[in-house]
Amino acid sequence: MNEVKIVIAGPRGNMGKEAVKLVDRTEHFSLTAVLDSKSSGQTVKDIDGLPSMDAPVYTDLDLCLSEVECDVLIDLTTPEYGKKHMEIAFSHGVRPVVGTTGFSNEDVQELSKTAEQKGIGAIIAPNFAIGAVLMMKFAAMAAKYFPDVEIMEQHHDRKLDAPSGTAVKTAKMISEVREAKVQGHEDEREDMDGARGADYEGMRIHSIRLPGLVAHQEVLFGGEGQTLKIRHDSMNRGSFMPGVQLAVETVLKIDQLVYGLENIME
Ligand SMILES: NC(=O)C1=CN([C@@H]2O[C@H](COP(=O)(O)OP(=O)(O)OC[C@H]3O[C@@H](n4cnc5c(N)ncnc54)[C@H](OP(=O)(O)O)[C@@H]3O)[C@@H](O)[C@H]2O)C=CC1
Ligand SMILES: O=C(O)C1=N[C@H](C(=O)O)C[C@H](O)C1
Repeated sequence: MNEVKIVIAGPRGNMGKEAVKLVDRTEHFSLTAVLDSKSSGQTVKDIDGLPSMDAPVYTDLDLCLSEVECDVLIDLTTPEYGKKHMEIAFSHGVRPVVGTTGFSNEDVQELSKTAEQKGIGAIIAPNFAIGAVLMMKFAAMAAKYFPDVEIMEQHHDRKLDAPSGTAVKTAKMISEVREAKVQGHEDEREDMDGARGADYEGMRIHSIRLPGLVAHQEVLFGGEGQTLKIRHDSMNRGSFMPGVQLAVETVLKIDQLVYGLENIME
């Protein structure tokens, strides 16, 4: 495979750090710059916890993509910046691979339209862990037979968005096959706000945040006299990196936006 020139946005973050290490150890990947929210003018090796690499640090993506060669932008920041970064990448003909979560449906549709108009490949993956993608697919399979379902996601207590991108994507995949249904019963009430979780087309999503957790999700189904639980656990951020690598390699071969790793897994 030809060398893939990569810029990473969010290199100081939990995921950004792992992504820099992935690029460092992958022979056909090359890091041409990183985009940080501070400290432009330095190089990657000046950032604590990152490998000794000479790629420059920028704080302005537009400037960065004007000055360095880049095939793929990996964005692991916040939904607010992730969307702006994708738009800037498109304007430079650069293909975004985005793990950032918290985008609305409208955001994804808008970005999809831009990618299509420009004929540029892009991937937004709410979860890069192969096991998590299988969990979502298995949940969608089960929902055909068990329309009563609740999603319980658990994350570290520094997470910005709730529900998680994975939980929203799981609910979306389930809703595509599940017979529409409002669960529970008509007299059900919440004596405390939020007790029944968020409502996605009648399915409930519960978000737990605790120190010590990384990223975990359980999809619970209930039927007459039986329950079914489908669970995935990410114990560390290394779990996401094979999916990031797959997305970087795939985004070079497509000319539209793909939302979800399940759409590019063989
Ligand atoms: N798809 C997947 O598989 C996964 C997705 N995620 C998602 O990825 C995102 C990042 O997660 P995580 O690494 O845990 O979060 P962190 O908070 O650890 O990292 C986010 C980083 O983004 C930086 N940042 C924010 N704004 C900008 C900007 N404008 N330009 C450059 N950098 C910026 C922050 O820097 P500063 O603090 O200086 O502002 C911070 O270092 C989240 O949306 C999360 O939900 C997480 C894990 C897996
Ligand atoms: O913030 C995280 O940590 C994670 N975010 C993604 C999400 O919102 O689903 C993916 C994974 O769950 C870890």
